[in-house]
Amino acid sequence: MDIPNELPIIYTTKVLIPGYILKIRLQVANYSNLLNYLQTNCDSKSIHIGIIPESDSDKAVNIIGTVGQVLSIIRVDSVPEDFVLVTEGICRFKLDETISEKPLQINKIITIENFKNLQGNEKTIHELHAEFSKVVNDFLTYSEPSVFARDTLKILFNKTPLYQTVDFLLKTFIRLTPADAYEILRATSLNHLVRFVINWLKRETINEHKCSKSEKTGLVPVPSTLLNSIGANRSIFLKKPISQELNQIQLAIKDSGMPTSIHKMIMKEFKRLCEMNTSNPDYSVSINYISYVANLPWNKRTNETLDLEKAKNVLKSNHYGMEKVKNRILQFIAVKILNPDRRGPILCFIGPPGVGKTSIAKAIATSLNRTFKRISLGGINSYSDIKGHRRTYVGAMPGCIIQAVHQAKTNNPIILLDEIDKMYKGSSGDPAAALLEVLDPEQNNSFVDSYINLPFDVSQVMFISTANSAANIPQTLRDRMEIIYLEGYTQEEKMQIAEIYLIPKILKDHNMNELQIFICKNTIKDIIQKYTKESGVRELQRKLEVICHYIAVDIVENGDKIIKNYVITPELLLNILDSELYNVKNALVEESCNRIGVAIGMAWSPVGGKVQIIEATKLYSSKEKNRLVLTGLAGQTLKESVLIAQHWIQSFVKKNEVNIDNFCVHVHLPTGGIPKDGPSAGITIVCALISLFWKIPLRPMIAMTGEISLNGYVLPVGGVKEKILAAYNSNIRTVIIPDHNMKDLKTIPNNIREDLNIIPVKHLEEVLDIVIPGGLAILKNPSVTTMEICKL
Ligand SMILES: Nc1ncnc2c1ncn2[C@@H]1O[C@H](COP(=O)(O)OP(=O)(O)OP(=O)(O)O)[C@@H](O)[C@H]1O
Repeated sequence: MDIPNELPIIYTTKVLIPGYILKIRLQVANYSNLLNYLQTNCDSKSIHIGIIPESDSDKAVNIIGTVGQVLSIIRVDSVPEDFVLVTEGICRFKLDETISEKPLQINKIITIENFKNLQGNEKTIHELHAEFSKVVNDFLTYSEPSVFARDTLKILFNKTPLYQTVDFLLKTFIRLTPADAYEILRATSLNHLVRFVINWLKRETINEHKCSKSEKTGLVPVPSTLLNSIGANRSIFLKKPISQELNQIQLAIKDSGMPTSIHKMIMKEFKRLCEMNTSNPDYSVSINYISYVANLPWNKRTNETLDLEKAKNVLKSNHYGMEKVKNRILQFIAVKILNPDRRGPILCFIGPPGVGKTSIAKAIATSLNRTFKRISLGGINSYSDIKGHRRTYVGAMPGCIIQAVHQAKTNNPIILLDEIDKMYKGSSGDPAAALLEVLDPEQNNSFVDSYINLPFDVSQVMFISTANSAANIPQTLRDRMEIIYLEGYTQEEKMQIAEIYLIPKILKDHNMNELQIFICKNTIKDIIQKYTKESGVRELQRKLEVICHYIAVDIVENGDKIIKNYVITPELLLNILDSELYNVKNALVEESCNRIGVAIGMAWSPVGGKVQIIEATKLYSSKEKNRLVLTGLAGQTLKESVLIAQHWIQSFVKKNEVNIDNFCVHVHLPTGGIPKDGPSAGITIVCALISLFWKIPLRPMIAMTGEISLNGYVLPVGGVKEKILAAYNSNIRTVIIPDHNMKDLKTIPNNIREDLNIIPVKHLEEVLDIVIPGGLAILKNPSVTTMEICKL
């Protein structure tokens, strides 16, 4: 390369040495002349400048610098304006006489031998070579290079001049500080250079520096032609040996069966990991990530059993009733047999607690021979709980979907999204929005969890969700699922479940048998009626377990002496469970009978049906005309129902001339500690208010439910089965329901239906005709006195 013997000179804090690249940042204002020079010469093949360490600027003689070839000039958009010179060190020079000081310092230079040509005393070089090999060996042992790197170094030692080995080590391993770079620049013999490298290696073997070369000196080695000439890749020399841990991960990646495109990305990450220092904080993040991804079941699946008979038996042996769910699963299996590629439905079981939503999902997994994982969504309030956190966050984790698949170890498990109605939107995103992506059959074959950050196919997973109430599931999510409602059980059904399923299961769990303990039918009936108040059977199961715990103590204490047969009678039950919790007769219902302003309603809540009394009183007040007070933790819809009832009565009154003005009306819903809402109390509120204003107690023991319109029409309501069962269990035998709800009676067992007088109604006047003694005619004829009415 032709190097001019006159060069513009600059002084820099960083030291450039031949074979390295250095970026020098300069201010346009101070170096405008240099910039002009570079711009005017930019057409020439190569531009050279002399770069001298700033510490030498005061020196008069023996100033050594480096000829830098300008590779590029970059303008930096900053204030004050800067530019960056990217220069490559070509050779060293000695500064000679000054040609000009201004506008730009130009000096004559004398190039001096390159390091390659440095000579040294033969004898000393020989000794140094021996020492050098030893120190290099120590250093390599310490930094544990790969076998390949060690072998290549051996070749270098044997076949190349000492300078090239030194050069290679300098550029590959040695992290130069500015002082080191200055020392190398001024090296006058090969001995000097080798001595420097030996000292550095000794120092490094004891104490490894943490900072990188470029951070300390700004120097980046120029890719070595030496290495290219022997066809080796320099990065190989930086490789650490693969530890056992990394080896295992590599094997896991190989065995994971991940798609080729993903395999490529993970291998890239793995290579980066292999080159990382174990003390680097990113090391553990990266190792966790790669092993997590490698252990995902990319192509591991269980062989699904599509056998209708087996499925029927499994479902029957685990659960009583639940015909809707069982039939749906059998249909699913039949369709799969005909077309194995068809995607299955996303089922959503909605019903009160303890009716078997979770356990039937488990039984479905057994019948299909799929693994089962349950995700509890109750309380989840952020997007990242479902979709994971980005790996850049401290403590980042995958979302619950990928975690469940990871734990299932198969890519076709049944994942139960339990309590999907209990998620809520928090400040960090809406989890329902994330679930949409998971449940969308169009998207879920490439579901991207933020932590994994790779597409994973969850389309083979069968998702089943459960909820207590459909109202709390976002509409968009509801659209993606096939909803199956599970109703509460009647007393007879609970008896069957207890005898056939719960008791054998509990006895087995306690290592007891049916010969040891016999629980009488009446005892089970008493538990259901007097110790539990639920739509499902969870509490019943718990009470049966308490019986086993009680007997267990006796067996352990006396088992060796006598073998007893325990018969659990209702009397013994009193000893075991203490006094009854609930009265079979609902006292509140009985007390409400024959009272003015009181009506019996039927309510539904996510935990089942119940009888809801509604009370109304009025206070004369000339000031507070038509004021309405509502208590009992009523929700907005219930408040509106009361207003509708009041206004309908006002229009009804106009026709029937009863004074309802000048009163403050107070409507109360007892058990005031429990929040209540919904429109279905409409007809009950009207009946209570009519009873109040006409001063007529309603016919006793009639429960009712139905929404009302402003014109007095009775509209359909939900949860009819639960409501009717609750009324039945409170000894009520006459119930009024909207005519539109008659279709819902199919689900009520025949024996209960036959025992009940279920009256369908279309209009409020029909309701009043039933509940008012004497019928609607009495209301329309105010001349009949209350006393007379009560006699009717
Ligand atoms: N029809 C049934 N036949 C047999 N056992 C039943 C039936 N229904 C419920 N069970 C039993 O009742 C217990 C509670 O059921 P499970 O936990 O599945 O209720 P759940 O509907 O999921 O309740 P939650 O809404 O509180 O999660 C289980 O032990 C289950 O086996």
